[in-house]
Amino acid sequence: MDKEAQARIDVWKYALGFVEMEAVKCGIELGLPEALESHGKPISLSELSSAVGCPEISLHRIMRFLTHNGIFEKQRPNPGSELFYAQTPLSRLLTRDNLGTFLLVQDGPPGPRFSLTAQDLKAGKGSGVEVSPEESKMWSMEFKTYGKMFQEFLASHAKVATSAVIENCPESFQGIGSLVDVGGHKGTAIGMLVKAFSWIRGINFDLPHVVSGAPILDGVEHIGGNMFESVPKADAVMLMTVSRIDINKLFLEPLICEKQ
Ligand SMILES: C[S@@+](CC[C@H](N)C(=O)[O-])C[C@H]1O[C@@H](n2cnc3c(N)ncnc32)[C@H](O)[C@@H]1O
Repeated sequence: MDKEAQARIDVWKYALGFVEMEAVKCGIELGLPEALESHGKPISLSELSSAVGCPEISLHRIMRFLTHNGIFEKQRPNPGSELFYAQTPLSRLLTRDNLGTFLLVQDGPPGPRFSLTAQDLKAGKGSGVEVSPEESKMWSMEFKTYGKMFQEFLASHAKVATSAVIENCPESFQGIGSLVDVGGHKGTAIGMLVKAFSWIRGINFDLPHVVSGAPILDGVEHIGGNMFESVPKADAVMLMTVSRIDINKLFLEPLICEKQ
């Protein structure tokens, strides 16, 4: 791989390397390694949910991430049968009486933080449906300094990522008459796509207060709404780097290809 390509991979690691650590710490806080250990054999999602007191919908999401990253292992006794989770040498190191607490203390003393915790998961958050107060604050830009920096990040990320898509996958846009970018922010990505593939009618869909401040873009209609309720109809839908902020650090779903 050439150095440029490697650099593009590495930069994601430096930006998002904390995600894996946050997820692992959350798993330790929940007591997942202990639950699997005391069960003594691979455990189903419902059994694990009762063991750690966390709703299945939230637990499934963190287990998907942790198995994808090799912390736990997925097992199916027969093809098509129920999924079970099993310990790995790594998860055995993560019980609190082994190295689990060593990882937890690296965070320093507790204080207000912008991350998902075991407490959040136990309260059923992380389902991808509810909007937390932290998220509302974040998107409504009450966090002024952070908000400004985040806006800059979104604009630059959209440019970099969309340029790569235009350059490397132009064939994907053949035959698409209309395209909606769900969570498209101010429309940077869809604006660039419509400019590159002029036969496409673009829709930028985002929260109402976000699109209300979006610039006018040729060939792009801005529509405000909530993606959990409905999204505008189009020939194709795209989502780029969209996840709820409180699960952003943990799940980053667009980046994860689940191992089957
Ligand atoms: C991380 S940004 C990604 C922006 C852009 N897609 C990109 O990749 O640069 C996530 C976007 O999703 C939007 N968003 C969050 N919750 C949403 C919801 N429920 N419905 C529609 N858009 C939402 C946010 O306002 C924000 O613009």
